[in-house]
Amino acid sequence: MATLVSLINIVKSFGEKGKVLRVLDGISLDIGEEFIAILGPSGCGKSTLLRIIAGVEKVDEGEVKYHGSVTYGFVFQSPTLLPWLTVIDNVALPLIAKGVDKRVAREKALKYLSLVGLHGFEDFYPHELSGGMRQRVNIARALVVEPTILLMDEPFSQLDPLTAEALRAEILDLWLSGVTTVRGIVMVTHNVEEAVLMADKIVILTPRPARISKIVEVKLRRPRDRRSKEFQETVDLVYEYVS
Ligand SMILES: Nc1ncnc2c1ncn2[C@@H]1O[C@H](COP(=O)(O)OP(=O)(O)OP(=O)(O)O)[C@@H](O)[C@H]1O
Repeated sequence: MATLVSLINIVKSFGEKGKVLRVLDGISLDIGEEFIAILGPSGCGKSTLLRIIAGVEKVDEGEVKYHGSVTYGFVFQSPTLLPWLTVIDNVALPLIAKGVDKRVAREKALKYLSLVGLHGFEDFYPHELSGGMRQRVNIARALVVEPTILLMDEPFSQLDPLTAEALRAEILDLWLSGVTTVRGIVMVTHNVEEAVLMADKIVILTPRPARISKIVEVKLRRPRDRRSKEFQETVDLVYEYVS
C-alpha cells in the first residue's frame, strides 16, 4: 500500500495565558490508501493533528512529509455553509476561489452533489435543508476540489442516529467504489463503534499532550455488521485501550 503522507515525530504547543500548552508530543504516523480513525479524549489535540496533516497549522518540531502531490478536502463537525449562497454556489466556491471558471466550477459542483444524493437540490438555500442534507453539501464541497485525502472532524456527531448511519455507509461506498479522487480518509471521532465500523486503522491518543498509545488494525470484512461477535470483540478491545 502506497504511503501518501508521513508524520515524523510531530511536536506542537500553543501559548495560553503566558503558559505553554503542549498539545502533541511526538506523533509519528504513516497515512496510506486507507481509512484511519483518530480516537482520543476531549481536548487532547485531535483537531490540531488534522490541521497539521492538512498543512494549515505549523509544527514546532518534526516533519510532515508528502509523498507526491497530495491535496485535501475538509469536512467539519457542523456544516459551515454560507447562508446567502445556494447549495450549488456553496459547493462551487472552493473552485471559484482557486480561479476556476464559474461554469466549469458549477458543472463539477453538480457532479459531486449528485454523488452525495442531492441531485435536484442545487438551487435550495442551506436553511431549506435538513441537518443531514447540509452535511451532504459539506461533503460535496470537500470532494469538489478532487482531494487525495479526505479529512473529517467528527462529521456525524451532530446528526440524528439514523441519518448518521446512512451517511457513514454512503461515505464508505463513495470511497470504496473509487468514483471520487479520494485515496485515503482520516476521521477524528469520539465514537468507538463508529471507528470500528469504518476504519482500517484506529489510532488511539493519550490525554494531552497527545502521544499515540495504541494502533488497532481492524481487519473485519466490509460491510461490517455491528451485531456480529467479531465486531463486538473489536469494540470491547478498543474500549479497553481508551479507558
Ligand atoms: N489556535 C490555538 N491557540 C491556542 N490554543 C489552542 C489552539 N488550537 C487548539 N488549542 C488548544 O489545544 C488543545 C487541543 O485542541 P484540539 O481542538 O486539537 O483538541 P481535540 O482533541 O480536537 O478536542 P475535542 O475532542 O474537544 O474536539 C486544547 O486545549 C485547545 O484549547
